[in-house]
Amino acid sequence: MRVVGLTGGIASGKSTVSKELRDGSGLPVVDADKIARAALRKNTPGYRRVLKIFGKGILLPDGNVDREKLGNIVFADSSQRKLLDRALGPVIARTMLWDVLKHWIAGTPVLVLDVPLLFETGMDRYTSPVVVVWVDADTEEERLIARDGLSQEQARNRINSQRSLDWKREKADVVIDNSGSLELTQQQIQELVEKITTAPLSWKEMLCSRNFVGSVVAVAIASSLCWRLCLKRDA
Ligand SMILES: CC(C)(COP(=O)(O)OP(=O)(O)OC[C@H]1O[C@@H](n2cnc3c(N)ncnc32)[C@H](O)[C@@H]1O)[C@@H](O)C(=O)NCCC(=O)NCCS
Ligand SMILES: Nc1ncnc2c1ncn2[C@@H]1O[C@H](COP(=O)(O)OP(=O)(O)OP(=O)(O)O)[C@@H](O)[C@H]1O
Repeated sequence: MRVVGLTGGIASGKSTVSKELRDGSGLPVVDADKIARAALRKNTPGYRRVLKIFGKGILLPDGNVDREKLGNIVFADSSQRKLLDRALGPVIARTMLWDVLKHWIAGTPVLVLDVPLLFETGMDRYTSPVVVVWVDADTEEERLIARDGLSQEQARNRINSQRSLDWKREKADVVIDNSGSLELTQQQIQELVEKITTAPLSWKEMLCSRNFVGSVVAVAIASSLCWRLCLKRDA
């Protein structure tokens, strides 16, 4: 299975690109933001861990987490953000790993992991190619403010809580420049789809392929059975 890493900055257009990959090209996508949202749902283990750290002050009257309030706390103070990351990170990682495994067992040929913190968590080591959705800094700030109705300070806090987009761009295998129109982005997505669905598998991808691992396991089981039979016959 080819596992493609999709990342970028906050509001750089990851969801726009991953929606197109999923709905337009039929590629399965594991969405880390969606998993993170589920991990914070009321009365889940993640919710309880977060509540223990931040207290009931982050709750809405109905008992759900006030995401805006929690966001304002963690994006303004990196030590608070690290506490949140430590509480939710393992839950998110476990669910993602399980989702990837399910796709591997089902024989999915190409899987996209949409992970905002792909580099920050070191997950980029397990994905190839790594695709960075890039926009220039002014456009990123403008789109974030327009989408979420944030002040400039709130937007800057959120942007600064991640590695810079230019840093991520340097580390990318493929860059999608989303600073222009959606049509221009669309063309780049088509090129990406062509690349990830037709390029030959690397030796690492082959070693991790379901057929290869299946064959190794089958050979191991068969040899162990033969070995036991031989031992029994000799005894
Ligand atoms: C702080 C929370 C409650 C704010 O919720 P809100 O609805 O305002 O934002 P949303 O979840 O849609 O995230 C928007 C974007 O913020 C950025 N972001 C989210 N969490 C983090 C973080 N811990 N560090 C840096 N950037 C982050 C990502 O680019 C993400 O795409 C929420 O982001 C959260 O629970 N974050 C911790 C979980 C996490 O690490 N998510 C990222 C998955 S890799
Ligand atoms: N090429 C584009 N032209 C104009 N607007 C765009 C373009 N691409 C994305 N947008 C808009 O910019 C905003 C951010 O895009 P999107 O939600 O896809 O970013 P994201 O990287 O997934 O954000 P987050 O990190 O918060 O999850 C959205 O309102 C989206 O509609």
